[in-house]
Amino acid sequence: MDGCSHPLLPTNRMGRVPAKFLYVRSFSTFSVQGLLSVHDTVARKGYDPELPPLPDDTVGEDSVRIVSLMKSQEPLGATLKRDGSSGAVIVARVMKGGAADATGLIHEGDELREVNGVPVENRNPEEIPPILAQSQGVVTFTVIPAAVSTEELSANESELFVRTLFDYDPEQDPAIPCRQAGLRFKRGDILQIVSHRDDTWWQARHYGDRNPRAGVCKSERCVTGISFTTAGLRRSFRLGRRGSGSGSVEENPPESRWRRKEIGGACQAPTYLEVCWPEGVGLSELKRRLLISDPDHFGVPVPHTTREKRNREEEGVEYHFVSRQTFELNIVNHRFIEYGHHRGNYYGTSLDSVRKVTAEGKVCLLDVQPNTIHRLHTAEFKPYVLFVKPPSIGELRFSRRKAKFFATKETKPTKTFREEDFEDMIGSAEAMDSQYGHLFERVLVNGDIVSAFNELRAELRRLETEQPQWIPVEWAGRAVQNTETLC
Ligand SMILES: Nc1ncnc2c1ncn2[C@@H]1O[C@H](COP(=O)(O)OP(=O)(O)OP(=O)(O)O)[C@@H](O)[C@H]1O
Repeated sequence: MDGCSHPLLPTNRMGRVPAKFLYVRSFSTFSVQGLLSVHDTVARKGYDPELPPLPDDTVGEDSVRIVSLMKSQEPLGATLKRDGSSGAVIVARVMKGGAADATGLIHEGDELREVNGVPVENRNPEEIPPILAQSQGVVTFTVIPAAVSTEELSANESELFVRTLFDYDPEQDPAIPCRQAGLRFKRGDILQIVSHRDDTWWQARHYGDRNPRAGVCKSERCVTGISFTTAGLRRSFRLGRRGSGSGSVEENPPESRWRRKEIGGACQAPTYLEVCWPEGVGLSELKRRLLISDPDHFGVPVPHTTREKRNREEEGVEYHFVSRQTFELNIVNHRFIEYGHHRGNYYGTSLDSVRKVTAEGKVCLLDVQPNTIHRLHTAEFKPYVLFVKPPSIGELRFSRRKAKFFATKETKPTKTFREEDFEDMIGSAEAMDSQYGHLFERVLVNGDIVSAFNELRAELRRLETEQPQWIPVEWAGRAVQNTETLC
């Protein structure tokens, strides 16, 4: 097989041939005459101009299909490849919703014999677009239908929606079978997957896009499956943060926050990564502002600790104060989202503390490390994961010139930002984004605090009111089916 497939019609850059199908027609040398005349009658209805009569000297094959199409601005929407052993030119992919698909007569696996009477067997597929480019008006394809029709294969394909976790530009992807047929998207876009029979390359279109023709994009290994739902508000909300793993929490000594080894989870391809987190990027500030702006609507979970209660502290306000034995029992029973040690004491955030906030009807604001996100990534919590990122260094210098932050975890902000703090913040944010970016549904740049807060508030409002809401398929209790049937 030729490693690459090609579009039947070239792109604009190559001088795209317009081809729209005013009507289509097919016949088979062995097919029933009655059926053909019915098809022709149906196909001719409402279309203009009339196509010329079918050629008499059709290829002498057992089963040949002739498809006549009228050119227009729309590309054909199919790709071709060459069968390395037989030299045949094969239809590699028919783009769903495209013109070829609309005919219902051109299918994946069909062998292309002639274009406008010009034999194409043993030709390089790249030679076909110029033939089409020279055609005027009607284009006639002579094809040998595939032994197994793709209609049969596609019959049980279920509809699937995904939210993309990365930017994708087919022009930059050396692996894509056909760049011109690629679908460009940005992280966070909602795509409707219209064909996922191919394990590696799906066909998709942007949700809500008026153009019905699908494009080729990478398969589910690279995106997260989501389904369409009108379910209510997603009550949990999370701010991504620099962190500590399960086993080290917010009061960690600084050095352990800055250089940790993380082990990737199920959808985290990288393992044993060196990661450090943006410190002082403004998570606490944004959370504080959200809580003040609407205390009845937002809440934070109360953490557990084994340290002694201080004079002015109250049980269940700053912390739940528990014995070491109780804490360790909770660890064993997987009750913590994350927990850790600091100065001889345990600290941790429990799943129940999040449940308590949501049970009060509030949106729970959480600040966790990426490798614990999966603990909450369930139908029960429906988290929305947002990554707060620093702006450019120039903007940091300007916006943080009067700010102070915690040099250590003491009670008061103790230090003004230095140049190296900004550099660390930007470097660690970049590392975090590149290694965990696939987990973030939204990136918020915290430059000017008022603008960042307003953007955050608006995003949360949108999230609570938007219809439809998009959630992972698993949360809807619906498994993604792989419907490909190999015969
Ligand atoms: N956009 C901003 N403009 C100016 N100052 C800011 C901005 N965002 C945060 N700050 C200030 O920067 C300091 C650090 O912010 P904050 O404590 O919220 O960071 P953090 O991400 O929670 O970091 P840490 O967890 O290390 O405390 C605070 O004094 C805060 O008021």
